[in-house]
Amino acid sequence: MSTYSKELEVAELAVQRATLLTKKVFHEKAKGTLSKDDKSPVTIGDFGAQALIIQAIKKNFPNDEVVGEEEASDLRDNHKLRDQIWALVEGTKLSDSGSEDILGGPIKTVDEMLDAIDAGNSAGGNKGRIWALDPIDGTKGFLRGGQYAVCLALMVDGDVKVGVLGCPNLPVDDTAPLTAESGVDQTDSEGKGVLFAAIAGQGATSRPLGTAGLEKSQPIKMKPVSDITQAIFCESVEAGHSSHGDQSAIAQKLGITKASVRMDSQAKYGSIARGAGDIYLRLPVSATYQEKIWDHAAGDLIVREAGGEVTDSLGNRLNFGVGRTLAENKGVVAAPAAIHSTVLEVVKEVLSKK
Ligand SMILES: Nc1ncnc2c1ncn2[C@@H]1O[C@H](COP(=O)(O)O)[C@@H](O)[C@H]1OP(=O)(O)O
Ligand SMILES: [Mg+2]
Ligand SMILES: [Mg+2]
Ligand SMILES: [Mg+2]
Repeated sequence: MSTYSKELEVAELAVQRATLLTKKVFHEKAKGTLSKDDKSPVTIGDFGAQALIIQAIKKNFPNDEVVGEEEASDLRDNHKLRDQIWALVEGTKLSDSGSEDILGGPIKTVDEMLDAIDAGNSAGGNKGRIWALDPIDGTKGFLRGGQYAVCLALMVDGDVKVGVLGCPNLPVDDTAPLTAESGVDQTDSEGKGVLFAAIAGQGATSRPLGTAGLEKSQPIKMKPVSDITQAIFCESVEAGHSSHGDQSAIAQKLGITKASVRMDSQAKYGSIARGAGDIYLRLPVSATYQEKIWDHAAGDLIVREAGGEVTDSLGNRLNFGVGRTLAENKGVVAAPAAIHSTVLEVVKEVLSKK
């Protein structure tokens, strides 16, 4: 077996299983939404997906740590919500029993489920094996009927070695270009659902999300951009998550005339990695917000392995080894390696004028 192939297999299957759970919630009217201390939403889908994925990691790699976005304290005294999540977790299995066996068996009790959620409490850092998990990235998109992603990455001594993104509402077809509609009013209908993956040094791939381990992965590559003015650039839907104004000024200076494609979640990283889009810009709106490692770890590796470069707005690589946040970085600039320096120059120019 090549390096990290076992980790990739477990990560892909765990993400695929978790998306079965999130898809059920996506189609429910009532998603069991709570507002967290920072006012951001969390649903029964986020909690359930975190439980299923951490269970699979701990069964296969008991000594590994996990930096997971969610924690179970709100559920320990809200039994109604806890039981709704348990019903989902208990009822979610991959249809292929061999794949289910690889994940190491079901969660047996409610307490085991709560403990699995809370096992995502690692402080992170640059020593040893630590997984970064976002059980639903783009929860606002998930609630709005946009894009969302189930995101998992393994870091070893602070370096991302394995990354997986499950995107239920993106097209399976790698060649389908992004359009203005790609990020809005989306669902997981026929032809949708893609799993992106990468191992450091071994390239990036995609495969249909619905088929567990049964379908072979295809290599993906970023699209060569010969004329930057024709590039498709992506950004967040939420104006509070990145500066639409700065991003539009940068696009304008690059001569890009097409409107940005706005979509939630790390679906943006997956989309540019397979050449459906070209550039992802995420410039800070707030001087104090620190990006979370689970919002970028998998996407950073997948884009770099597909021939891209990912830096912050100063040109530094994202540093995943300093804790639960990207405390040393500001903003994200992701583009094909051949044009990244051109994009970065304009980013610096626009930001320096502020
Ligand atoms: N002020 C902020 N700046 C940048 N990102 C943010 C901010 N607040 C929340 N986020 C995070 O951005 C991610 C979504 O990004 P996008 O807009 O590209 O879909 C979410 O994980 C969200 O965190 P949270 O999960 O706490 O809502
Ligand atoms: Mg997120
Ligand atoms: Mg999340
Ligand atoms: Mg969240």
